[in-house]
Parts: sequence; C-alpha cells; structure tokens
Amino acid sequence: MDFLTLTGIQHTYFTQTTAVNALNNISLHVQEGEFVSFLGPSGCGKTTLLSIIAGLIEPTDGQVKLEGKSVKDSANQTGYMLQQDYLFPWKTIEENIFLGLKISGTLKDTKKAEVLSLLKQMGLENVEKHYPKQLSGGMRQRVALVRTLATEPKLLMLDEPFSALDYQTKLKLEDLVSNTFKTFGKTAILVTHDIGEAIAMSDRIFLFSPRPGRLHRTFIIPDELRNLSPFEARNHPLYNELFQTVWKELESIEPEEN
Ligand SMILES: Nc1ncnc2c1ncn2[C@@H]1O[C@H](COP(=O)(O)OP(=O)(O)OP(=O)(O)O)[C@@H](O)[C@H]1O
Repeated sequence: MDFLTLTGIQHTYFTQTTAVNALNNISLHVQEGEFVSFLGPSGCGKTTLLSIIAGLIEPTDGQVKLEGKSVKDSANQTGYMLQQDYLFPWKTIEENIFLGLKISGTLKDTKKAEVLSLLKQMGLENVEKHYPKQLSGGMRQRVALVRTLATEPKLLMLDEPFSALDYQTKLKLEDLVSNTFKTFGKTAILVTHDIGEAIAMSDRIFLFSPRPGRLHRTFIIPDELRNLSPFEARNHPLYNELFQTVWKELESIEPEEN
C-alpha cells in the first residue's frame, strides 16, 4: 500500500469577484520513507497542495489518503517546517520545543530527554534556557526542526524552509535535515523553487506547470546522487546533467488556458 495517495485533486478558490483555478487533476503516490520535492513556478499551487495534503483545505474535487485513511481522519499526523521559524519569542528554546508535546499531554521525562538529545545532535548545545532572539537564523531553524520532530509526525511538510537563510547556512542545513530524515526514516515533502535543492535532497521530484498547477513530469533521482549527502551530490557530474534537464523542462512548459 502506498503511504500517501493523491487522486484527481482539483482546487478552485472562490473570491467575491472571481474563481481562481489553482490545481487541476493531480494524482501521485509517495512511499513511506521517501523524500519528494514539489518544484514549480510561483503560483502553480504548491502551497495549496501541501495544505490539502495536511487536511487544512478541503479540495474542490479528489481524495488524499494517508496510510489508506482520509487525511480528515488522520489529524496531527503531519509536521511543518516553514520559511519562518515561528518560535514564540517570549518562550525559551526548551519551552518552544516542548510546547506541542505539552499541548498533546505527552511530555514525559523520557521524551524530554530524547528531545533534548536531538537538540544536541543538531549542534545546539546549552541553548535550552536561551530565547529565540539570542540565536542566529540557522540555529532557530534547527530549533524549529527539533520542535517539529518532537511530536513524531508521520509526514513532514517543508515549505521553502531554507529560502530565508544565507547560502552557506542553507547548504549546511540541507545536509542536516537530509541526514536526520534518513536516520529516522521520515517521509517528507519539500516545496521549493530551487532546482538544485530539489535534486540534491530528493528521491523524486514532481514538476508542476504554471497555474492551474498540473503534474507535468516526475524525475527519479539516480542512486548515485541519492546515496550522497546534498552537499556531495552538488559536486557530482550527474547533478549538473540533471539540473540542465530539469531547467530545460521548466522553461518549456506552456501555461494552460484557464
Ligand atoms: N485564499 C486564496 N484565495 C484566492 N486565491 C488564492 C488563495 N490562496 C492562493 N491563491 C491563488 O492560488 C494560486 C496558487 O497559490 P499557491 O500559494 O498555492 O502557489 P505556490 O506555487 O505555492 O506559489 P509560491 O511559490 O509563490 O508560494 C495562486 O494564483 C494564488 O494567487
């Protein structure tokens, strides 16, 4: 059984004056433990699709199933990492990372130790009592990642989580996220505009066409790249080859009449 299945997803936003056809007939599958990317031009509906998968928006048509169940019946199975870290500035790092567990009533001592150890694995030593403003952007994104992983979501949604970071921090964080997800066997969907990031991090790339977003093509990343860290993958000759192919494909997509 596929872990995540999307069948015939269509979505139209209705405003007071107009109807915006955001997504058209999207069907795809994601396997457990897979890391996939949604790549496409601005406005092609990537974020809308993530919200539909998370059960936050009900699609106009079509179905989303997570482990065979409608996402409406699988609440709290998804975790987010976004462009902004959304840490509460008045709470310490420790209070921020335990918040989700506290709300769900699952903050046990063993779990607390596990999450603090994860914080250390992310290279964040002795920051528990600090406030977010005392940390750099990259450190805060790592805290946000720990907070997300703490609740053990089945599916992780990464909506351009590296786009606000400087280039060096972004490359380091890509490696850290990729390594952590492989270690924990997490299933993840990354939304990005960045072709290189999609190639370096993914098992498969779903390329979307401009609005209304349609699934244009799926790229399977070769094992030679998948077995490397994102940083190493960027230095492999196959990376450049694939970059050119995806770039040309993206350039060739014509918008459909709405
Ligand atoms: N609440 C809304 N009401 C009306 N139209 C919307 C709404 N949300 C999004 N849209 C429109 O739907 C389309 C898809 O938006 P969406 O944000 O999903 O695209 P995206 O691919 O994530 O874009 P970007 O890469 O710029 O973030 C866009 O044309 C957007 O203007």
